[in-house]
Amino acid sequence: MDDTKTMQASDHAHYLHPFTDHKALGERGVRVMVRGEGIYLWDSEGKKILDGMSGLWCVNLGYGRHSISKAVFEQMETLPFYNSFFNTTNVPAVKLAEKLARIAPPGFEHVFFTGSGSEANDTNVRMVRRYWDLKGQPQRHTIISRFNAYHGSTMAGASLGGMEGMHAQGGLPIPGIVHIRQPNYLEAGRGMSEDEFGIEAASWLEEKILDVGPEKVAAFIGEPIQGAGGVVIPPSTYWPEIQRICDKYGILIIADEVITGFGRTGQMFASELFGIKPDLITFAKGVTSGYIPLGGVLVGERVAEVLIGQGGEFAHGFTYSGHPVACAAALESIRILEEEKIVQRVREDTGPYLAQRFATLSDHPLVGYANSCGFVAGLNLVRRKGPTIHGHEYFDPKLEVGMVCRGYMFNNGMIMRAVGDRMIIAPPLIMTRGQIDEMVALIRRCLDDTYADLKQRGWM
Ligand SMILES: Cc1ncc(COP(=O)(O)O)c(CNc2cccc(C(=O)O)c2)c1O
Repeated sequence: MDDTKTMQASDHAHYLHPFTDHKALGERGVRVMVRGEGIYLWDSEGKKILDGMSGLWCVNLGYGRHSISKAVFEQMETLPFYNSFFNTTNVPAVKLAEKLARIAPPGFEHVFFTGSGSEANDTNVRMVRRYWDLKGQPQRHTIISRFNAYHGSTMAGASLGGMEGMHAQGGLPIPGIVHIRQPNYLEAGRGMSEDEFGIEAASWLEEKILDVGPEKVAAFIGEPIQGAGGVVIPPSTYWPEIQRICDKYGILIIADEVITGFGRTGQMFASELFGIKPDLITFAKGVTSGYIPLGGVLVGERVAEVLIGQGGEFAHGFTYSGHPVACAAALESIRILEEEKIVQRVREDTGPYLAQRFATLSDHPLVGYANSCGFVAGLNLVRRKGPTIHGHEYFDPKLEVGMVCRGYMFNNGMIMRAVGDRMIIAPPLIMTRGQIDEMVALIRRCLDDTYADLKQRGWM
């Protein structure tokens, strides 16, 4: 393998990275990841790094799962590709569709496969509009989402998302997609209990429905927990109230479980945890533990029976829909999840343990708020702590303190994601209690280094 400098130069010369300022990356020099084993990564300099983000929320089973590689290799050798158009299917696709129907929440017997989460959400837009056409209500066209949501980077996925920086590039959102405020208690719950805020935040949906006109609304889409938006865990009262409002107006619910699906919250799907009865469930990432790109939509019976019963041809799909090798990887990933009882372990043992250990970081002078759900957690860096979580003093966002902290993470051999000044983790679900202790100690050390640095700069 070329040395790091050679790789960095070649990378800069040829490779445009996603969500990256290419020039700035060239000045910094890219980090070359070369190997993974369990919860650890190694870069081209031989540095060992604890992967607190499971790659990108997806390597739920950790690295080095040779049985997945073996399943992929064997499928590659047998049938590396065939399409699912023109009345054809393939064995792994059939087997995976059957498996997903079995492990999905009740009422989901059908799946539509895609190559990514973005494509799955594009599928949702076309599917819900097709559903309402077939129901004789074609004017039900509008989909309601949330600001600061993330639903992908295709035209529809980025439009469903609520990231204003993405909308500013490319004239988004596309017509028929509108947004309401997110259920972020820290940001908007001052003066209310969490339960009261959950009801208040859900009421913003009913306001928007009445503003648009109930007869024009097709669906509401939401992540049970907003991930890329900074791990926004809604109050427990939020989703049941969302469900009540959608039921009241007959609006379809899309639960985007690209991050929360396949065990991350201690349930196979977080919809079960939050009391959501969705009509469609988006999945990707953890379905193959990130080893091979695969996404899709679990289609609930309310939509399936119309799409199948009345629909004729649903004119939508992708070359790699039902890709045999990706489906083989998913089948083995789900088999491991079940055989090692990983979801149950997250629910009953390591998830509660992570919550308890992560919460101890709240005593750090830099940490104003730390919360978690299963194996996803976040903490807010504050300049000065107030008497309550709504009384903290924050840093000027222009200082990018989160990125300062993230820099110390890498130096100390740990990966956390910085969303503004909120530091988040979504580690592999296979972590042991001992590894959770190791990770929390590493995070504490990074907070100490960041604190000393900010003091030295005079920012605290
Ligand atoms: C909830 C959700 N829905 C859809 C997507 C899109 O999936 P694809 O990327 O496979 O098209 C995602 C993806 N989530 C995602 C993707 C890229 C970066 C980050 C980040 O946290 O920086 C998060 C996601 O988190």
